[in-house]
Amino acid sequence: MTDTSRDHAARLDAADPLASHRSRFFGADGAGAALDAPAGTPLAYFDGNSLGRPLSASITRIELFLREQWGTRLIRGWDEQWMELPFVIGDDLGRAALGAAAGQTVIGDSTTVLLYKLCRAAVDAAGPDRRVIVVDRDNFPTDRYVLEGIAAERGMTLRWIDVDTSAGVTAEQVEAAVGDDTALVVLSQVAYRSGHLADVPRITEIVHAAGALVLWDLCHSAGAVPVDLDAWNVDLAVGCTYKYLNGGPGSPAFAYVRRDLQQTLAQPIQGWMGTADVFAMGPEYTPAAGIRRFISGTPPVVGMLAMRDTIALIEEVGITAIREKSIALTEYALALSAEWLAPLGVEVASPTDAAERGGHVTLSHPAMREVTARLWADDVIPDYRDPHGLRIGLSPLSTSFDEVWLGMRAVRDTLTAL
Ligand SMILES: Cc1ncc(COP(=O)(O)O)c(C=O)c1O
Ligand SMILES: Nc1c(O)cccc1C(=O)C[C@H](N)C(=O)O
Repeated sequence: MTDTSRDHAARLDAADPLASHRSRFFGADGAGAALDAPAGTPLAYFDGNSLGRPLSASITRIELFLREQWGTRLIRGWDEQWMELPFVIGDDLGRAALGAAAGQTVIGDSTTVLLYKLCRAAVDAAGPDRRVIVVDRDNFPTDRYVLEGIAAERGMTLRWIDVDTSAGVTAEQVEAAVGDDTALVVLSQVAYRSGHLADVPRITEIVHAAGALVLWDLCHSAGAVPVDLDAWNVDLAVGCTYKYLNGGPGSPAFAYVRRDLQQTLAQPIQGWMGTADVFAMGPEYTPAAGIRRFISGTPPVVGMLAMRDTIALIEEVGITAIREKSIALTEYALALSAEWLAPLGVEVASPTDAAERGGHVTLSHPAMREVTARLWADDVIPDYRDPHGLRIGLSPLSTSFDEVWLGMRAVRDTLTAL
C-alpha cells in the first residue's frame, strides 16, 4: 500500500537530495505551483521529456549574450568563440552526460537532419552486399521516415522489428533481425511511447558481431539516464537538446561519431562549415579531419546557449544521482496510479521494472485523449500519444514529488468526472 497523502509527497521532497535544484528553474520554485510564477504556469508539468523548463541562469545567459556578445562583438564573435561552440559544447555534453571523450560530439542541425546525415554516411560506408537497414516499427516517426527515404535513395531494404507499443526492442529481437546483409541498425535507447530502456551495450555488441553499424537515438535519454557511448563501443548517436537538456524550443541537436569512424564516413550535406579550411573558400569540398566534417552550415549559436546551463548542472549533480531521482519519481507516479487510477480502468503501458524504464511512464485508458485536453485546460500538462496513452515525463532536476502528487490527483479527478 502506498501512502497517497500529500504529506507523504512532502516527506519525499524533504528527503530528496536533489530537491534544491528545482528552484533554479524559472517558474518551478516551491512545491507544486510556483508561488511567484506568471499566470498560466503549470500546476504540474509532465512534459519535460518533450520540452524542458528553462533554467533561470539561461535567461540571464541569453540576455547577456545579446548585449555583450552579439550586440558588442558583432562579426568578431565568430573568430573569438562562436565558431568553436558546436565542438566546445559537444565536448561538455559528451563528458557530462554521454560518456564520450572529447572530439566525438557536435551540436548542430535538428535531430532529424543529423540522423539523415549519419545514417546516409553509415550505409554508404557499408560493403556492396550489405543492403538492409534494421529499425523497429515503434521507433519515433522521424527515424522511420528518414530511413524510408534513405532506403529509397540508395535502393536498400528496411527490415522491421515488430514491437508492442507498451514495450521496446529486446536484444533477442535484434539478434534475429541482423545478418551479413545488414548495413545499419537504428534504435532508440528510451522508447518515446512506452519509456522502455533498451540494453544498449548488449545490442551494440550483437550488431557488431553481425558486421553492421548501430545508431542510437538518445532523444529521450540524454540528461535522464546514464549513457556510456565510449565504453559501450557505440558507433553513432543523435539526440535532442530541448528535452532533458532544457535547450529551449528547437534548440539544435547533438551527434556522436566514434573517433575511429570519423575519417571513413562521408556525410551527404557537404557545406562550407564542414571543410578543412572554412575561410579558404576553395574550389571544391575537402572535408575537415575529425568531428567538424559532420557539420554543414553556420552553427545556430543562439540556440546553443541555454543547454550550457543544464550541461553544467548535470556535471555538478552527476548523472547517477539524476537517474536515482528519476527512478524514484517514476516509481512514485506508478504507485499513485496503482492506488488511484487502476480502479478506474487505467493500465500501465510502460515497463514496471525500473531497470527497464527511462524517465517517463505512459498510462493507458480509452479516455486519455479527452483527459489530456481537460488537464491542459486546468494547467496540468502531460501529453497524449496513441493508442490511449497519457505520457508522464518527469524531468528529474525540475520535478518535485509534490508536483507528481498534484498532477496524478488531477488525472484521477478528471477521469472520475468524465
Ligand atoms: C526519439 C526522437 N527522435 C527524433 C525526434 C525528432 O527531433 P527533431 O524534431 O528535433 O528533429 C524526437 C522528437 O521530436 C524524438 O523524440
Ligand atoms: N519537438 C516537438 C515539437 O516541436 C512539438 C511538440 C512535441 C515535440 C516533441 O519533441 C515530441 C517528442 N519528441 C515525442 O517523443 O513525442
